[in-house]
Amino acid sequence: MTIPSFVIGIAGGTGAGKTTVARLIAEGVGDSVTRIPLDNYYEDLSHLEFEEREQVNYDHPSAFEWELLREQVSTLLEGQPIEMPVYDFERHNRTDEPERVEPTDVIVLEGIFALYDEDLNDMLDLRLYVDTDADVRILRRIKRDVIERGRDLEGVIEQYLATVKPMHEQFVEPTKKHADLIIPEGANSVAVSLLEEKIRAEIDGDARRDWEREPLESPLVEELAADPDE
Ligand SMILES: Nc1ncnc2c1ncn2[C@@H]1O[C@H](COP(=O)(O)OP(=O)(O)O)[C@@H](O)[C@H]1O
Ligand SMILES: Nc1ccn([C@@H]2O[C@H](COP(=O)(O)O)[C@@H](O)[C@H]2O)c(=O)n1
Repeated sequence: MTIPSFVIGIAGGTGAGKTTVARLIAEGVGDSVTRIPLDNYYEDLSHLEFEEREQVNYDHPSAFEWELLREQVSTLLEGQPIEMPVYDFERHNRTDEPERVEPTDVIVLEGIFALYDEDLNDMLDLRLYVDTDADVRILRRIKRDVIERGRDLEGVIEQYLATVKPMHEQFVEPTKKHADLIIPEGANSVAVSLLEEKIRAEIDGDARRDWEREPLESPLVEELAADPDE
């Protein structure tokens, strides 16, 4: 059983490069890193028709199932596996098949609202905000949504102006104040390699701390542990 020792949150606007940063870190560090995309925790909308699901405001905090996310992150932190929902952007809904996720040393929670919820913020050891200009983000998003998420140009622009931009300004951008570090433009190689270094140090440090926790038997330790008044 692995009890995660380091939990990172990566927030930022749509198209900022959060997923790319998280993916690069996971690839660089290896199997010790588990990625939890917040998108997987969009509410289950199976009760709605496709046309109704298309109209939902996916950039408001209420679009997410926070209770399930909190519960599953806590479960991982206790060293237990979870059945993580998997999101399908083309259907605007979860798939029928959740994915089993085993806890690892490092958990990376990534999404527009990764720094939004107070309880989750308390569970994070390192809070990152990827800060990329809005024009760059929308250009990246158009390309990605058309190629990977089954959208057309008109739809992406309409959604951006109606909900994505105003919700970003109202709810996402203000979470920057919770960040420990701000990463400009996303996947810049200096930031990614510094993060990899930090994560490796945390993993190694934890291994060392485990070793150091072994009971030490020396007169000095016993002396230090003794009640000073005795
Ligand atoms: N530093 C970068 N330079 C150029 N393109 C990038 C960069 N980071 C991400 N992208 C591209 O922009 C799109 C959005 O990036 P992604 O990581 O999915 O952003 P987010 O998760 O913040 O929405 C993707 O197609 C990705 O390949
Ligand atoms: N059915 C959905 C659900 C979400 N979105 C958009 O995804 C964005 C968040 O994901 P990023 O990878 O871009 O951070 C968010 O801005 C939603 O508008 C969607 O288009 N359709």
